[in-house]
Amino acid sequence: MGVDLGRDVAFDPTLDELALLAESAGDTPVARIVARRKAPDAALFVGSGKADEIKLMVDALGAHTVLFDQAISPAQQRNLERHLGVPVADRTALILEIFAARAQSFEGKLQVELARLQYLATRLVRRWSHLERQSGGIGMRGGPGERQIELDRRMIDDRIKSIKERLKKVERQRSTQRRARARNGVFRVSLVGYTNAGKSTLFNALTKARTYAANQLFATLDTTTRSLYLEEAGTSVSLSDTVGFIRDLPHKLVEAFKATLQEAADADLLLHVVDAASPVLTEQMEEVERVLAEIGAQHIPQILVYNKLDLLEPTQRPRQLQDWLTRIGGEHGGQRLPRVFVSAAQGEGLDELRAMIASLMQAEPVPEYAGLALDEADGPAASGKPATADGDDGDGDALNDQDLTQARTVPQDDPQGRTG
Ligand SMILES: Nc1nc2c(ncn2[C@@H]2O[C@H](COP(=O)(O)OP(=O)(O)OP(=O)(O)O)[C@@H](O)[C@H]2O)c(=O)[nH]1
Ligand SMILES: [Mg+2]
Repeated sequence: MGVDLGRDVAFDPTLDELALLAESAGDTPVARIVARRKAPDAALFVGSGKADEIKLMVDALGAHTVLFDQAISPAQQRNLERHLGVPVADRTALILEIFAARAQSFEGKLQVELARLQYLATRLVRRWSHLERQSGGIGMRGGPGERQIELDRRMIDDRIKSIKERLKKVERQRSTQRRARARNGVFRVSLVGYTNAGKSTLFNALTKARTYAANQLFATLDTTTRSLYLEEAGTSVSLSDTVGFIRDLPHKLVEAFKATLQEAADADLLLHVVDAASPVLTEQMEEVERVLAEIGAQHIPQILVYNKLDLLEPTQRPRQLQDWLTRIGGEHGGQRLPRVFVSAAQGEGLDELRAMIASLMQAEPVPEYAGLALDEADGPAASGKPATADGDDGDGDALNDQDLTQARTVPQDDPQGRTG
């Protein structure tokens, strides 16, 4: 269920994402309803006619929940549940539910509980002010409702405090470990990116580990760190896989996951994994940048890793590439980001990525590099203009020659059609 308030142009992708969230929570979406309104209705969020329509649909399809893409207030939720006769939840509640089901480590569980309590606490506050308004603000004082809420709030506050303290301890341990790695001179690389971009798949492909990767949102909640040997550099780096980002991630949730996200904030290099096949990749990349800024990681050097290349039609690749390279651009504090095109699932482009990490460890300033997709980009249908990061003529004049040799050690990267 989504309510189109008339300002969201990419509306279908957002409902797609809601459906994927529902599936990740173990539900099967049976219908989508879009309502068009200028503003949400105060009582029901949608109009009463629309609410009746939803009710009919719920009964006909035997739906057991109605999910809203936008945030609904506690009062709207109650009214809707009464009206529809089934539980009603919004996107944030759904994300919290997934997080709760997925958290495995002690730390992850603590973080999820903190996020849920904080969500609950804000709703209690709102419910309280709602009651207060109803009663003119004074009549309820000392009444049973208020006392109960006061009690609940105090319990929640105490619990929040105790979890925060325990999390602080975990954070201290983590930072000790991180400092130890830094002392040992280990170069720390972190995977970041939108949820479902393929971070864990890439992590597995690079380290040959078996981290849980699945077509689910937030398959990964805990941070895994492995050592990755880079032949090109003759040394190992530490590689961390971590929780994915999502649009409108509730601020409190980001805050709750600080300990986990700190792994990214302390990295020497970020691999920003992008689902190249996503119709909304620009929005997803912007969201990732926003979260990175929120955790203070926006200035860490980045490689843009365009993943799922195998899902793109070969004939689409050149145009899409040109598009990305010129438009999306990966402006990073005014600097262009190095980028590489891979298929983590099929193991394409990984050698280039490794070489790039190696050269970034050693070289300053960072080389620019436009990866393997250019093979296909040079097909007969293409303009014959391979896209480098600058959209220039493709002979890589943005790179200095040393970086070039280092970055291009791999045979399949020497495409038959590279017109330089
Ligand atoms: N076709 C294709 N699918 C891929 C590729 N890489 C990952 N996938 C699929 O994309 C889905 C998500 O992959 P994950 O590795 O779990 O993604 P993630 O970024 O770790 O996701 P979260 O942990 O949920 O944030 C899985 O179904 C993968 O099989 C790729 O290169 N090509
Ligand atoms: Mg993952």
